[in-house]
Amino acid sequence: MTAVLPAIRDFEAAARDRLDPAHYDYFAGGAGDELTVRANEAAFARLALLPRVLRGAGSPRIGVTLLGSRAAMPVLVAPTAFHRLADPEGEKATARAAAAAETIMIVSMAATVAVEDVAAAAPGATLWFQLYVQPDMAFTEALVRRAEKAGCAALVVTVDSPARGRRDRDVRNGFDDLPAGMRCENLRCENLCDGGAGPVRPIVMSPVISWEHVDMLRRMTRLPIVLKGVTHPADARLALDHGVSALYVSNHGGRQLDTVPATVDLLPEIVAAVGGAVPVLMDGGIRRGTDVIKAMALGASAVAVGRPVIWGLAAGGECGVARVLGLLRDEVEHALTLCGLASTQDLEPGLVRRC
Ligand SMILES: Cc1cc2nc3c(=O)[nH]c(=O)nc-3n(C[C@H](O)[C@H](O)[C@H](O)COP(=O)(O)O)c2cc1C
Ligand SMILES: CC(C)CC(=O)C(=O)O
Repeated sequence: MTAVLPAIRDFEAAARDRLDPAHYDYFAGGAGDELTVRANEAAFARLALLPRVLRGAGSPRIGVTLLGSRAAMPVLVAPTAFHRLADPEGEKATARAAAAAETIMIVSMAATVAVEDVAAAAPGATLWFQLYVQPDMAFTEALVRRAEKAGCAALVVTVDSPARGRRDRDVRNGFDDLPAGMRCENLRCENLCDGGAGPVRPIVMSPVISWEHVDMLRRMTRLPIVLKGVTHPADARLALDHGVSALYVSNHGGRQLDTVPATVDLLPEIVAAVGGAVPVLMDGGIRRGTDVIKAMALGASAVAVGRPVIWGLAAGGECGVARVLGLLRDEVEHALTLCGLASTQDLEPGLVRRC
């Protein structure tokens, strides 16, 4: 990958050229008519930034500390499945790039490299583990213990998936399984040592999962629990009652329930409901440093990116992910400077106007 790719959308074009079309569609697509996929990005375009001048702010500071994990930039790697479809090194390449960028990678439960191998491939990486609570709680506990043992510093529990999203592109392409030789390695029974039948457990997305399961997890582990996929302010308040350590506003990049509003539009109400009690993270549609600034001005403690990382990985492996993360870091610093601010801590809602 030698071409100069000045924007995330250039990485997407490069990734599209390289990927099997069905795999590109899996990564890019979403549920139903993909209204929410498009809404996430469109909502950022409707927000304008109103900078201040002559503030003598100096060099911008953009590092954050989240639940005890330090990141040099407020952009995390969102959990995404199946990285080996994009590059043979898969999640190992992503983790090395995240470590080099000194940011946090949230490893998907549906990773194509086992979490222990991701950790071993990227010493010094700060990893969090994403979990879909499985109705079989003994199995869920086996996953939590593995994540703890691998050194993951937080548990990101995805709660927007009581059923799998209906994704027309995947149906049209007949994409319903990984190619031969690739598996969800965290679900391999020999890795789990749980004596489960068959070589790989399926990921169950179950409508029986409830707040009771969050309570069970809370008792099961000392890791901080981040609840991912909260969009309703009433759920944000309930989450606080159930002792979560952080909220993560997400509509799963538009891949679960279509027609859910854009996440950046939901953010202010959730931030108000939380009232500063815990950090609020968000993802969905972030493609520019200015998007990061807008989300943080509206109260996000940090943001995460899903597809941009996949585009980097498909376009250029570890180096491609490093360039995507570097591009976002540079854009955040640049936008902050142009806003007349010294630190992301100084971001506030008055900087953002709806247009
Ligand atoms: C290809 C793909 C796979 C994903 N896999 C997971 C997953 O395994 N677990 C999860 O909680 N979210 C998953 N997500 C959702 C992301 O964590 C994130 O919410 C979303 O990608 C953010 O939107 P963005 O892609 O516009 O940045 C996935 C998203 C994509 C695009
Ligand atoms: C394999 C799936 C569980 C990953 C996912 O959450 C997604 O594709 O959005």
